[in-house]
Amino acid sequence: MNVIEIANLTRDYGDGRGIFDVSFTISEGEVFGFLGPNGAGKTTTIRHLLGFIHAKSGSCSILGKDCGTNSAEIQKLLGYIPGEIALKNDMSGQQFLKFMAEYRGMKDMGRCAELMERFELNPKGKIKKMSKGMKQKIGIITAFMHDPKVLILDEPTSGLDPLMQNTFVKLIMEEKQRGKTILMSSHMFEEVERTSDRVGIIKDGRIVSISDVDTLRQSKQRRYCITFQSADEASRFAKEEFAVQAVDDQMVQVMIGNDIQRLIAVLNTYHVLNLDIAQQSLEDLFMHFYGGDSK
Ligand SMILES: Nc1ncnc2c1ncn2[C@@H]1O[C@H](COP(=O)(O)OP(=O)(O)OP(=O)(O)O)[C@@H](O)[C@H]1O
Repeated sequence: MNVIEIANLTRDYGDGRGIFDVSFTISEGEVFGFLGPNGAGKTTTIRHLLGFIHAKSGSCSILGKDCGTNSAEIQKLLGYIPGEIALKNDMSGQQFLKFMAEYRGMKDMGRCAELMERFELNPKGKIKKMSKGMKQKIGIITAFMHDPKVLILDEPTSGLDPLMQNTFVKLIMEEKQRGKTILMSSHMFEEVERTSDRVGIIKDGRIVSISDVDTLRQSKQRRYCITFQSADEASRFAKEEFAVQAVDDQMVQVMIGNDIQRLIAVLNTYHVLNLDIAQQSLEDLFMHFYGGDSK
């Protein structure tokens, strides 16, 4: 069953900005990673799902409810972390969490207390005096504390330190085990690779790729990073018929699929100082669409 459905969603802000013909679905229990550089259209897509902006053309729905006409109901039902968390600054963290619990009609604060402990949040001080990371933790706890079936997370780990990022990844993995449906936008490849079942890449407002993360992991493509004795050798090798990704002084990166034998034969005619091999990663896929070097 599809929990989230986006069909031909378009919002044209002019000058090529906005989102155009965005379509994808997320099925029950699936974690969908949403990647794209700054300004690609992730937040605009997500804001449609929350009903903050209405589709000019196309449609989106969550659990069969149209996001435009059922926004209040959907917002109560979901767990949502906005890209820029705006909290009530004059409240303490504790007051804010209580306020959100009352808004949702929550009786049991057990999950909230458990999450505060996990994320090592002391919610006592005023929100306006909290660091970015502390505010982000409040955003995370607010999104998860009512145990929602569907979570929409816009750059959820922004501002968190690496330990807390890891705590967050573990939480997502647990929620996935518990059958939650999650859409998560991120700039962190590793976090998306560890948690997501599928990944959608958006570029200039259009979806350019939707990939299955397991298939990507099993891909036979490997990135070979070869260091030659001299820059001359590196540039000579770069002219051989391989899928060269980058040349940097003595180092050449190539993507190799089934032609390892040919690579070995060719390398035999060069003086190689070092050879590193990495599996094709989400970052490679992303860079393929954005035209840059991943390393
Ligand atoms: N209200 C608005 N009015 C005009 N243009 C807008 C508006 N909101 C977003 N845009 C433009 O739409 C494009 C997509 O923006 P969006 O915030 O969705 O990107 P994003 O992928 O979330 O980026 P980031 O990673 O920086 O958060 C950008 O060019 C942005 O300037």
